[in-house]
Amino acid sequence: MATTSCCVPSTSTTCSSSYSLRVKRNSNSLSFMGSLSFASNANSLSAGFVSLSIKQNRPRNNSLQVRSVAAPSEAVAGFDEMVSGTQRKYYMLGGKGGVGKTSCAASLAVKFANSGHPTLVVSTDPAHSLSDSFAQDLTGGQLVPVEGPDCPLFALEINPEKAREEFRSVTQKNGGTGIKDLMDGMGLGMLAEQLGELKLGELLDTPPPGLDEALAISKVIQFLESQEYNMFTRIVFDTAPTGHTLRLLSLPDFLDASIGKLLKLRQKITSATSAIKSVFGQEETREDASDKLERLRERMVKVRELFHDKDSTEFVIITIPTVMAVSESSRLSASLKKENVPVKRLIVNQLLPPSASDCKFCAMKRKDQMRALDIIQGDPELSSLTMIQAPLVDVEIRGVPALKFLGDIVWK
Ligand SMILES: Nc1ncnc2c1ncn2[C@@H]1O[C@H](COP(=O)(O)OP(=O)(O)OP(=O)(O)O)[C@@H](O)[C@H]1O
Repeated sequence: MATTSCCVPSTSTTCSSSYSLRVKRNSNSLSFMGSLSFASNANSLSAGFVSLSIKQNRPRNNSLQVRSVAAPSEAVAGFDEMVSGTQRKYYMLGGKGGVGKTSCAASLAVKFANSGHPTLVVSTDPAHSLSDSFAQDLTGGQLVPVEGPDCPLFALEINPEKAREEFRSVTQKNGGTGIKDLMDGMGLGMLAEQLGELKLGELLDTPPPGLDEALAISKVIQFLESQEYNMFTRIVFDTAPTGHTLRLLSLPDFLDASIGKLLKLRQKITSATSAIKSVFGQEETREDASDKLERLRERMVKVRELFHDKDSTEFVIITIPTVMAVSESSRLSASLKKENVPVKRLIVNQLLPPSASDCKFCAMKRKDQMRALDIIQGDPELSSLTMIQAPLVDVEIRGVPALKFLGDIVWK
């Protein structure tokens, strides 16, 4: 065992590090963890932190049992499966704020592009950090080519403010009050007050949390239906932190039900009054608010379908090895499962390597992290997921070479 001297270089310095390996054995697995030596220069990076576990069918009461350092149910991501096939696949990466969602999403996108997939990486997080992660300006709400990967990689930062404005323009005219205008536009003005129980006023005037995200995703779906976007075979979403995701999951159903009720009501009133209108020659021809609402509802239904499609979509949970982050991930996993959203993989990011130095702080921190890994292994929600361990590297992960480096460690 010895020390590691550097990780991701940004200059042409060549650096190397030495090798450390720990072998742990518990009731049914052997785990090897270590930092392999690597040499690097500005254009290429190789090796890094590895972990590998080999399953053994040992009896549970084996006397050789040692406290596990990290015994994931599977230590590799199964990237072969993720990359295989040319049909379009969507990967949504989500988790608690600051755990590394953007870094993992960007590194996955780079890996897909370098593996031959024209790839689109989309940020639906209101606090975008794709531009920072790629060290390129990707703002503007349009497709922007990312320079560096072998195959086309484009990024899209959806502006939630704009998406919300669009939504508001459906419901508000001339600065009026949303629900009143909307109902007037639908010929339901006099009923507006009696529809309080539908909570539509609240919904349209103060959009619920999660709506931004739903609109952003529906916008991407809308984009993807156009010719320009046909080429993409992998779409990676860098999503907003957990809270938004959870609210987003229930939102399409809520909108669908509310808008559905309103549209049904309108239909009833329209048919009751159409006879009178035709007598007086006042048949409506303009595209009214209900058409726009209907389109919004269709888009929400598509968001819901996308989230539930096991063949094309997967939600990957990112966490860090702390008790708080693990608890939140467990709740997220439970909610995703309850909503039938496919989830198979869990990334535990920012793991400290086994320390070779006598840094007390590092040793304590790593002990804490190992405790969190133990909790994951005993967690009914998380233990069944494929656990991918990603090391904490000693410099900030920024730019395509650094993302490639991270991606080659995480996505194997
Ligand atoms: N494995 C890692 N090793 C070292 N630094 C990392 C690692 N993963 C992420 N980071 C750093 O941690 C910070 C937060 O990462 P990132 O922006 O990817 O998180 P996030 O979950 O997307 O955050 P937010 O919730 O704010 O969008 C960044 O500075 C990133 O470079």
